[in-house]
Amino acid sequence: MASSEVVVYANGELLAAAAAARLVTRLVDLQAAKGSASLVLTGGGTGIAVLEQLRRSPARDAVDWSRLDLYWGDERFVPADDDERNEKQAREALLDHVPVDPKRVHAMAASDGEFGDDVDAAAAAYAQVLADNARPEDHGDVPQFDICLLGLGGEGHTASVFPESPAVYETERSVVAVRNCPKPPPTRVSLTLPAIRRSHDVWLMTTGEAKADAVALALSGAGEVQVPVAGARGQRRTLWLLDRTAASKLSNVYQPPTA
Ligand SMILES: O=C1O[C@H](COP(=O)(O)O)[C@@H](O)[C@H](O)[C@H]1O
Repeated sequence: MASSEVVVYANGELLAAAAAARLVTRLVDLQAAKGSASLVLTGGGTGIAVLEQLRRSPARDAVDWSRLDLYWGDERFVPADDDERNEKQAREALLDHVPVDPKRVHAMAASDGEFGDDVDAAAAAYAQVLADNARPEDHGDVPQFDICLLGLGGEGHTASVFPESPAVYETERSVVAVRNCPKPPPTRVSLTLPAIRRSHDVWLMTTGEAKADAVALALSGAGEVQVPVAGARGQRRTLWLLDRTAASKLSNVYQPPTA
């Protein structure tokens, strides 16, 4: 498992633009090397800002969107047209504006979808989607995602794995139903930490003073039960992309000049 690298940006807007540029470069390189790529999307303010920056970038056309498998790290279990839904936000920010292959956009079920309000069935169905898309070279029933984008909460959650919650103790399943989340909406579907750790690259992206304690704890060896984001690591690379305020409680990191 890779040790963590940290890059600090002067502000959130720069972070989002730079992460979008980094994504284009990495996806193009992956597609050139092996023909296609896989990307796990995140909800949250920073994750969606990155997708918006990607939409605005002329370089986005360098990506072959038709040869990209898209997954989600977590989803709020609400109706499909609810503004809280991570999929809806990602579609509005980017996916409705680029020629993705609908068969390769693997969204989690909504609460008015085929499983109705049965969040356990929705989670089990997404685990099956992952298993169906795993190739022999993945050596398991979860794809080895090329890049997994994640955000984090001030209390240390990532995806919808919250501190001390049942999800953080999960070691077998790749996807779980999550209930009683401290952050609304309360019912969600989430990849588990073991599924996230199947990723080659994990990019943790966040901004703001409210995230500074969680960032500092995760990077100083906190346990994943108390600080789940500490358990989000990539096989090849774990990259933290932070703005100055989110990085304000870290020592020994390069601080960029004020923009
Ligand atoms: O609810 C969620 O929150 C986190 C962080 O979101 P932020 O707006 O505080 O940056 C996000 O990573 C997760 O995907 C989302 O469902």
